[in-house]
Amino acid sequence: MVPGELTAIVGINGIGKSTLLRTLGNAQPLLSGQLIIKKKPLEAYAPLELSSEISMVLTEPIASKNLSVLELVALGRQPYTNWLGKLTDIDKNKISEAFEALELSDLKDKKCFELSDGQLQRAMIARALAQDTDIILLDEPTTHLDLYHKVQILKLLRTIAHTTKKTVVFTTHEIEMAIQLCDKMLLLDGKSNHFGQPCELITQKAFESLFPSDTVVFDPKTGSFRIKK
Ligand SMILES: Nc1ncnc2c1ncn2[C@@H]1O[C@H](COP(=O)(O)OP(=O)(O)OP(=O)(O)O)[C@@H](O)[C@H]1O
Repeated sequence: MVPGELTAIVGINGIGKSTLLRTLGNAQPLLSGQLIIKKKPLEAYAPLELSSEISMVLTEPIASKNLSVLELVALGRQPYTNWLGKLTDIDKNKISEAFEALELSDLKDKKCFELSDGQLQRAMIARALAQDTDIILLDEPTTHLDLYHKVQILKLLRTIAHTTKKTVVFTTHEIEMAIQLCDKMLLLDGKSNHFGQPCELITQKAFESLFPSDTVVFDPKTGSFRIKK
């Protein structure tokens, strides 16, 4: 996973996608092995240092939906503000850049409980963007969204990765969309765990082993799955 790329982690339910993502972001302890972030072991980072390197958008509901969208996005600047939480001009610039990138300006003063699922997801991503970390991790950012809004979120993530040169990694069940929109994919199957560009993975027949072949089969020509009847 490198700067400027959008990477999807996919695999069947329970294979460990969220566990891997949350471990990468230090939201849960390592089960085994070692994690190196920017040539430095994860455990060598102080919490504040890590929060200026990695931002996360998790599936847990936010603590207070009573916050306005502006207040939620401003929380992204917490690692940088002093103990009074006063926002500097740099903080304000980062917040307004995030609002622009996620097309949220019209919703600035709305309360989070007033937002649709898609709007709230965009606000959560804006908070992560305002945090201005080199790495952004998102756990199932398109869950509960309709097809149009799933595509909208994934396209936004792709634009963020490409234009800001951040490393953007997310877990998803939207494999066909990820094939079309991601630069790289990690296919967790508990054995080979293929990683690479979607077209390379198609050539390697990596998608064929993601699901039991008596139920769904992968069509490499269309990059989609077909139900076996
Ligand atoms: N490397 C691992 N070693 C041992 N247990 C693991 C490992 N990775 C995940 N698990 C365990 O497997 C279970 C499912 O993991 P997780 O929720 O990460 O899967 P998932 O792929 O995100 O599933 P879903 O698609 O249903 O959300 C959890 O109880 C987790 O603790």
